[in-house]
Amino acid sequence: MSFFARPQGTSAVKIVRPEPEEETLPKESPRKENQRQCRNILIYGSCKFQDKGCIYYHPPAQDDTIPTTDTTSPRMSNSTPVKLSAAVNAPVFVPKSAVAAAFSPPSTPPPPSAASTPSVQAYNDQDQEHDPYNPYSYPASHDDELNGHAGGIDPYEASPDMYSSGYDASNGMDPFYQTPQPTFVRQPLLYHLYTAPIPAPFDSHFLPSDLRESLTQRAETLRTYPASTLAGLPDELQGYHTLVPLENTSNERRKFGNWYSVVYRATSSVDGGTYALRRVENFRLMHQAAFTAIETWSRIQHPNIVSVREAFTTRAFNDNSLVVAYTYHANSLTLFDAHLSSTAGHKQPSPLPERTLWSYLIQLASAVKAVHDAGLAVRVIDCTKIIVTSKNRVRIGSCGLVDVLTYIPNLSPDPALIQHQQDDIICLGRVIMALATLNLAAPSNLPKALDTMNRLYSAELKNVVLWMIGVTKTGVQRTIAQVFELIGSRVALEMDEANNAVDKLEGELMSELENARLVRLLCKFGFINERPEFSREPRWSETGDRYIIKLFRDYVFHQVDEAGNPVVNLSHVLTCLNKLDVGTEERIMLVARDEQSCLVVSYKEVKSCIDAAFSDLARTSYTQ
Ligand SMILES: Nc1ncnc2c1ncn2[C@@H]1O[C@H](COP(=O)(O)OP(=O)(O)OP(=O)(O)O)[C@@H](O)[C@H]1O
Repeated sequence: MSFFARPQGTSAVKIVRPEPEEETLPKESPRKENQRQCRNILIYGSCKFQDKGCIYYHPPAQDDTIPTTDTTSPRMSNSTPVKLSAAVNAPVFVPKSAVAAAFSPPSTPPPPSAASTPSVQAYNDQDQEHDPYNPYSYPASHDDELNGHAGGIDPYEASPDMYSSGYDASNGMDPFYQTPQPTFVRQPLLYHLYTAPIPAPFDSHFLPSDLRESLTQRAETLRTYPASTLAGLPDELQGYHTLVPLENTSNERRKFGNWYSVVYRATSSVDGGTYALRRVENFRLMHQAAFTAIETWSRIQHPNIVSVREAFTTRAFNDNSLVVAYTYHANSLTLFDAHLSSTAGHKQPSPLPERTLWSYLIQLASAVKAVHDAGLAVRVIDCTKIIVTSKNRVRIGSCGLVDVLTYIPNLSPDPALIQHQQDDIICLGRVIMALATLNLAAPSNLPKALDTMNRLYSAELKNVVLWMIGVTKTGVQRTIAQVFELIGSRVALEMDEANNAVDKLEGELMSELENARLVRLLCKFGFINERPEFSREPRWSETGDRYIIKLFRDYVFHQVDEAGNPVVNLSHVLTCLNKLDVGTEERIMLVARDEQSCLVVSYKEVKSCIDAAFSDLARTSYTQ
């Protein structure tokens, strides 16, 4: 008969089966010759059928002391004898090493050896001899019986492969860390199939599929490396390694000014981060002072500018190369590739919504303003140098490079700065016109471009673009501040959109926060449940206050339906864990596995029980 001790100070209502008329303590009987010890005593600490017909030997309580050795106890240093309590209800814990040492393939049964401890040995012997009543085991399936596992599922049972293939016990080192990793060809992942469909009411607990897919793809890009260093690329470059070109250099190449340039993705050995390196081929730096502008650029941190990290020259490519390192934005596309190229995505480019054009214009104008305010000019506003890093988010890349390439010594401040800043505004107008007409060369055929813009977009957008490219008033100096005066009303709308986007992402973050709460709870469960040292602790026995945790775990994860089939219901798990985390007053009925007794308890009580058990564990771990 099982009892549940009420946790101290709890309001749990104990419901128990009526007591038999007279329940006496089992009497010990003398051991007959060759009589085997009852397995229930070893596993559960007691046998229900002692003195009720069980034919096996039941030792007196003081004989329950079993020696433990370093090979069976997870506490390797404390090899003190452990007393079996009266209500042990967890299987004998067999550490990996002991099982690995004692294990031999099934065809050659293991000879008794010093490696197998008395407790393990006794357990194995009895396993083969008889199948005693086990109130805590799951009913074995027919297959299990055929396979000789009539005693139910043993969570500690070691499969031969599990230990022989994954872990080399001979030297205690995992082979994963010893040998070079083999090269795997990765199959493209179907991100939308990454997890099983989520039950509809619980969608809100997870990231929306498109966002999750895009973030996962980015993470995958960041973690995918070529099997070996690509031909012609250096192994190491001023603290960067694992270079991967981001563009195809075998096709027809466009020049960056008078030079050819290539962009690589590389990993920094200094901070482990990933960076985009733009290399200008065959460039000999004549004046170290040319790097002064890079210092100024590296101080500009703006949401619409790809941050500049550093610049250096190198001969690692067997030429004189100039390299500028930028923040890497995984899976980004240039504006040209995203909207104007017909080959990307194998479809004809389609006109952009006006809202997107305004958004691009405002973001880029804001970047230009930040640069002009810092006393610099961008000088690279071009559809092939602006990258789209996430939905409708644009950043100007390759900043600072032109300043180094066109450096003229002893010319500070640059007398051409004002002109360069004027050019920035013109270039920005041209980029918007190219995007509106889906034609990079549109500004050179103005009447046709204006005609297209008239048809597709508002006069307001067209007039702003015309003003920027300087058609309205020639010879008049324009500033980026004036651009903002023109587009002020649109800036307010853009700000609203940006705030809405922040709210939406914050909402997503909240749902992830919920998930994090649940993960923390599950981690606590993992730490607490099935600890071998608890199996002999009275507090964890059927009469101990912490038995609640075991029963609650069964209630959440191990429910079965009327036919005995497992109930796998994510909604039930999420609901229970959320209520547990909050510690609601709602009461639930926890039923013992033998269905002979049950306990009505609130989530609040389960929570305090779990917290107390976890604090005990944590305290012991800190003090060690
Ligand atoms: N900071 C960055 N982070 C991630 N990817 C980048 C970054 N800068 C550039 N790229 C990517 O590198 C690739 C090459 O960039 P690049 O500016 O050379 O464009 P391009 O279209 O090849 O222009 P060009 O033909 O003039 O060289 C593009 O796919 C671009 O998205």
